[in-house]
Amino acid sequence: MSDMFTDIKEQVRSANPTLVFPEGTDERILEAAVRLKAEGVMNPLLIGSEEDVLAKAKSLDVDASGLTILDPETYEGMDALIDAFVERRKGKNTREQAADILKQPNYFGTMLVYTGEATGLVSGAAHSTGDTVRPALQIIKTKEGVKKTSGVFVMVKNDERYIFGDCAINIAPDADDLAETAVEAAKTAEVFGIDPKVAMLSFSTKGSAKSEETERVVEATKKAQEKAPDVTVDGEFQFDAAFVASVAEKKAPDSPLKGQANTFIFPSLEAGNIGYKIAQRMGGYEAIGPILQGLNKPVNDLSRGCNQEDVYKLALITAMQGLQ
Ligand SMILES: CC(C)(COP(=O)(O)OP(=O)(O)OC[C@H]1O[C@@H](n2cnc3c(N)ncnc32)[C@H](O)[C@@H]1OP(=O)(O)O)[C@@H](O)C(=O)NCCC(=O)NCCS
Ligand SMILES: CC(=O)OP(=O)(O)O
Repeated sequence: MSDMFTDIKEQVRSANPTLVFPEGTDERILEAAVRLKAEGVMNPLLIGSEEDVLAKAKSLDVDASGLTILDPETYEGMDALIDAFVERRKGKNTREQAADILKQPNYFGTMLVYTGEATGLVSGAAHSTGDTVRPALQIIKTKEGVKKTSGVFVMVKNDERYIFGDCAINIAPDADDLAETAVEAAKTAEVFGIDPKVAMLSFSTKGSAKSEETERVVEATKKAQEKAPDVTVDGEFQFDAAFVASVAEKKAPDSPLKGQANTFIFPSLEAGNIGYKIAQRMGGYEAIGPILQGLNKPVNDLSRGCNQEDVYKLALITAMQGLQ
C-alpha cells in the first residue's frame, strides 16, 4: 500500500467514524467492511436485511458479526427520518412518497449521513452513478459557494499522483461549470499532497484550433484564473502539451505549466470518463474515486467495475473527507 493510504488510515483511525455502505450484500463491499472493522479504522454500517447480509458473509467465509446492519424495513427511527426528509425536500415530496423513497438503500443511507448518524457514505458497486448520487444532490446538497458537485479521480502509479475531473457527474459542462470543477479539483489535489498545477484540456493548444468547444475551454480558463488567482491554472491544452515538457516547449512555450500539469480538467463528461478508464485499464494507473467535490458531507460513488481494494480505499478517503 502506498504511503498516501497509510497516512490517511492513521488519520481516520483516531476518529473511528461510522460510514454507511448501502450495498450490504455486495461481496466487495462486505469484504472491505469486514477488513476496515477488523483493522479498527472505522465502524461500517451496512444496509440490508440482517439475514441476507449474514448469509452472504457466511457464503464468503468472512466474519460480519462485528458490523452494524440496518434494515430500512424494520428501522425504528424511520418516522423521524421521513419527517426530516419531507422537511429537507421542502414540499417536493409528500410523506407517503417519502416513506417509499426511504426504503431505497441509497436514500436511506444518505439520510443517515444528513442526520449525523454517520459521517459519510460509499455506494455504487452495484448501482449506477445517477442512482448513487441523486440522493446526495437532493439531500446533502452543495456547500455554500459551490453551484454543482463534480467527480474526480486520484490516479496513482508508484509515486505518481494526478487528479482527473470531472469524470462522473456533469454531462455537458458550460464554462462556469468547468471553472468551478477546476477550482474545486485544485483543493482536492491539495488534500492528497499534490501542489496543484491545473490544465484545462481540449483538442487545441493555445488557439491551434477554434470552435465553440475550444472557446468554452478558453473562457473557463479565464474564469478559473479569476476565481482562484493563487492557483496555477492554464489552458486550453491538448493533453501532450499539458503533460510532456518537450511538447509544451513547442506548443505553449509561454505557459507557466511547462508540461508539468498534475490536475487535468476534461472538457466534457465523455472525455473525462473515457479518459480515466483508458489511463486505468491501458495505462496501469490505479483510479480511486469518483470523489465528489463540493458537497456538504462526504458521499462517494464507486465504479461498478470496482474490486474490494477500491472499496477499501474509497472508504478511507470518504472518512478522511469527513475529518476536514
Ligand atoms: C448526476 C445526475 C444523475 C443528476 O441528474 P438528475 O437526477 O436528472 O438531476 P436533476 O436535474 O433531476 O436534479 C436532481 C437534483 O439534483 C440537483 N443537481 C443536479 N445536478 C447537480 C450537480 N452537478 N451538483 C449539485 N446538484 C445537482 C438538482 O438541482 C436537483 O435538486 P432538487 O431536486 O433539490 O431541485 C446526471 O447529471 C447524470 O446522470 N450524470 C451522469 C452520471 C454518469 O452516468 N456518469 C458516468 C459514470 S461515473
Ligand atoms: C465512475 C464510473 O464510470 O462508474 P461506472 O463504471 O459504474 O459507470
